[in-house]
Amino acid sequence: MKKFSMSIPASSGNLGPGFDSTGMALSRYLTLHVEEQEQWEFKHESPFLPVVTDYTEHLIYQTAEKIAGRYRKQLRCCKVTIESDIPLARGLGSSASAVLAGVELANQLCELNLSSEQKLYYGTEMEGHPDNVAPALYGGIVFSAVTAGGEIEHLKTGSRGLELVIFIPETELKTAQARRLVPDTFSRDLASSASAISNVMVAAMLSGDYPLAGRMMEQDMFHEPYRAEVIPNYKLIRGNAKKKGAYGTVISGAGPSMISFVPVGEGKRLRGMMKGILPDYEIAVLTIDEAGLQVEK
Ligand SMILES: Nc1ncnc2c1ncn2[C@@H]1O[C@H](COP(=O)(O)OP(=O)(O)OP(=O)(O)O)[C@@H](O)[C@H]1O
Ligand SMILES: N[C@@H](CCO)C(=O)O
Repeated sequence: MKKFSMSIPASSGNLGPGFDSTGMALSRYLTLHVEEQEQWEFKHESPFLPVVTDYTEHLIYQTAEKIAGRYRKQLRCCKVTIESDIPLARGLGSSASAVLAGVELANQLCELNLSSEQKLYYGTEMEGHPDNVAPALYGGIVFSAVTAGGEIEHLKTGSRGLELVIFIPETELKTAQARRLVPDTFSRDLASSASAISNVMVAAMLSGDYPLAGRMMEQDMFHEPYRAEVIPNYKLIRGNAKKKGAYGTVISGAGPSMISFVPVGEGKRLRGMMKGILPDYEIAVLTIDEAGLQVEK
């Protein structure tokens, strides 16, 4: 009888101009305890989980079923007990964590022996882009690109001295809805300026020049200008965080949360100063998760 647990971190996609490509793993987790039994059962033990009445409609089950089907295998029935402190549809990669949980569930139950690259590929296929799946899988900050041939190239880097402050509003914003606000095409001039900003942001992140990285994050031209109007308190949060010493503040993933990058040890101070301005927000001080997806047998 199989019995195992797994944990998958939250993640913040884009980091401004790294649209659909760059993301970091965060110190909040989706945790599954899995035990074989005679029928399927999903037990949710936290308020941060969706109401799902039929297990066949559960994103984790649907993903696992799809992966098993690729290998012409049948999933064994299980009881899956789930805990999570990742809020849904807030731009913290809840769906990417759930999709990876489904991939890993199939991997364990069907003994597929999937490589990390295969997990990244399947997770990206389900999510549509790798910016959340890659850091949730590998931990750290991950830059990834889907090539014209459909392969995924990626590079993981560590955090070295960064702390994150996340401003989480009460309202949800579904990624699918936020993606409809971004134009389908960009002119050559706009695309070259936007990717120049992204290049400098990435170079600055890799060399640990966080003041420059923060300035470039706030100059994004790929998605932030089109989404800003639906993000509550966008200018207020960015402006105040800057005045209070943040390197940079951007929309986390597709929003509506925003994320500030601050030096290690400065997060609590920024949270304290912003709490009075944003009384209805949850303001969380998080670190970068370096481990990614973990399985324990
Ligand atoms: N643990 C989970 N179990 C089942 N379904 C989940 C789970 N987590 C997320 N989902 C599904 O994913 C939806 C949220 O996905 P969505 O892509 O809109 O936002 P997000 O992943 O939280 O944010 P972003 O992609 O901007 O980082 C939820 O409404 C729910 O349907
Ligand atoms: N890169 C994605 C992140 C959310 O899944 C977006 O901005 O739509």
